[in-house]
Amino acid sequence: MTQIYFHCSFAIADNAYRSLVYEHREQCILISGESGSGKTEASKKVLEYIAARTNHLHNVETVKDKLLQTNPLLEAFGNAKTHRNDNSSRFGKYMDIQFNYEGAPEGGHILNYLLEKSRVVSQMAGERNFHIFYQLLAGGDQELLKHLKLQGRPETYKYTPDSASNQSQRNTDVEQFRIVQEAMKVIEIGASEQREIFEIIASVLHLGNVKFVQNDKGYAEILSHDANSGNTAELLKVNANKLREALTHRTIDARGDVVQTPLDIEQAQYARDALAKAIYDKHFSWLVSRLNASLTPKEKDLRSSVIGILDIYGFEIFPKNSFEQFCINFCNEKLQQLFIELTLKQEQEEYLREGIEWEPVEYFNNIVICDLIEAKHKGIISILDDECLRPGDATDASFLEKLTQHLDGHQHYKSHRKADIKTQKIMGRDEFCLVHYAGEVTYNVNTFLEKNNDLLYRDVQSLMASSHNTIVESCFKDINLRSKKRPETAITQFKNSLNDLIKILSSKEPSYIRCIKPNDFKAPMQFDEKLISHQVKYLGLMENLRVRRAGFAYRRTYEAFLERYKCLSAETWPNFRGPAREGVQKLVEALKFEKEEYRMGNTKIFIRFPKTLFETEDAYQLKKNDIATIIQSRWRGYWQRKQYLKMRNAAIVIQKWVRRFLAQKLRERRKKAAEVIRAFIKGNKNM
Ligand SMILES: Nc1ncnc2c1ncn2[C@@H]1O[C@H](COP(=O)(O)OP(=O)(O)OP(=O)(O)O)[C@@H](O)[C@H]1O
Repeated sequence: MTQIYFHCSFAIADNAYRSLVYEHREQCILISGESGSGKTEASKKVLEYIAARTNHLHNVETVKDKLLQTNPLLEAFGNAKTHRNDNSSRFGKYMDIQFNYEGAPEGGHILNYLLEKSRVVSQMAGERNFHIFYQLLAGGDQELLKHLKLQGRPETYKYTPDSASNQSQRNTDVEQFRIVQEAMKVIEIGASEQREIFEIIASVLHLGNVKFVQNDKGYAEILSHDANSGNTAELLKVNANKLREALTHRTIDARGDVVQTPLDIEQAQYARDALAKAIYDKHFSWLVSRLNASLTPKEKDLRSSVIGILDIYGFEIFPKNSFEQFCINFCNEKLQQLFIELTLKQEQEEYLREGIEWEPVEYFNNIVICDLIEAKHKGIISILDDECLRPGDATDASFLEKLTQHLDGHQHYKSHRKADIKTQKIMGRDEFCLVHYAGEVTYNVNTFLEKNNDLLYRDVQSLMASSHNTIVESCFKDINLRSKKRPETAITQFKNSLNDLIKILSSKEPSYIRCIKPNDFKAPMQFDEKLISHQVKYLGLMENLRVRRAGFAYRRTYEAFLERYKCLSAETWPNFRGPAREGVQKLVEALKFEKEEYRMGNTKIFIRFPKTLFETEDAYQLKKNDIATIIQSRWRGYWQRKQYLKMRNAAIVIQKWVRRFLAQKLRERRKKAAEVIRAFIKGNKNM
């Protein structure tokens, strides 16, 4: 059954590939679903399919290997064990695969989104830090570990608690570390770069163990013999005294007067954790750019085109939701809006434009929620940024107060104050609730300001820019330390990168892989109907199906359709002398399409699910049932048979069949022509 599920990914990849190569339309495949529903697995299947599909083409092995090997690398550094998924991607990924004019992959480019860097310094009980920490500790050889001054057990380090892990997990970590090293070789990350990467990972572990003591003036101090700070400095290749100084002091430049103020213990701990997060986050982005350098085609090809694959975090509702969930759910609102624009709205507008009779389908347009979050001056992001940037004592509480002042009364915003008694009972005073298109989520405002400000003290930054570890140096050297201008807040950076992503996706023809998790991760054999219905709702499946079922899966302009299929009718072959529309009319008559199976629009022909594709009624019914089988996803998801028989008319499969049917007709035609030619040659020979 798993195979059946993967057929869906293969079919979509195949469809996208054909449209790209034969119709020269750039493609994107959007994979969505909640954590643990199978997005990453599906994206790997798409890549594998493309690799297999292009097997016959020459000189593409290295590129394909590189594309495939980006996965284990990114997973090691960007994935972690969570309560929902043992291998959860903690970042968003958009990958372009570039193809040359022959349809051979020639390179790629990856964009990464919002790594959950808070995980570097703390995780929920039972969860783990990013895999690479454990993999290095378990799989690094003696010589490497000695060089990195590591002691082989995650529990030794504050940032890598490992209570839930067992021997089999350790064995997996060892094996994965080997895979990571292999992948690095394929990507052409040499021995010295590898060493620098592992020095960074080890330095973060040592940094987490740096302890502060209170000196007699009440300020934080690191004892000079503290091995952890010494190890960190040695691995990061910075001066140890300067590192201790930077973690316990802050230099303030007040109108030209440079003053150094000592930090208390809490501030010093904040500075330490902020440095650990910054090093890891920046080094992760460096890794992505390093992958991109390796994936960039050697020669610039102006005729190349791309298929993009988006594997991004799904909607998240946890018992406690914080800044990260707010960002992730905002991202999902934007993608839902794009889906509405690209699929639902455009589909209906196209029928209108083409003058096709059409009963409009109702759907909820979430633009109102996107505006609530991102509208200039009055949206939640603006209010949060204002609080972060204003002088004075801004706190999480004052941010919540402002939110309530400005947004109470909005139909998608609920404050504790204005909530009904039932909601008040489950909502804290430090929380606000958003009615997302996928459901209500209550956010706790604690740490919103800190995470959005994302402050790294200047002293620490300039020290890192002076590092002799070339990766660390390149990660920090571009930060303009002299600039008085505040860097953009975390949410604004995220909003801007999302808007860029939306622009990229809008310029391509989209396909969707919707992943549905049929059960709870901890109870794999129990089918959770409530969980499923929720996903069906938030993935927008019903709206999409309603529009698609009522509509026409296949459409082409008259000119393109006639050019491609003119050989199927004696009246249109070799050339049709009248208007293209009339030629197409002749063609559909020759193909014996029934009246309700197609419509002639102003500029295009629209085809539904023609029975004529099948020789008998039985074959037609059989194929219809086939769709239902294909749509069933995972073996543990037999529930879908019940829920999704409605999906029989899934447009993608129908579209494929229409194409296949027409291609079959073309083949028959060519066969006949070949026979005639052969007979002609034979006849001539005999003469
Ligand atoms: N088709 C499938 N059949 C059976 N199991 C599957 C299938 N797809 C995924 N899984 C299992 O579910 C786990 C989670 O899948 P995956 O990591 O792809 O989820 P995800 O949606 O990317 O999650 P996240 O958003 O947390 O990264 C996999 O490790 C695998 O064990």
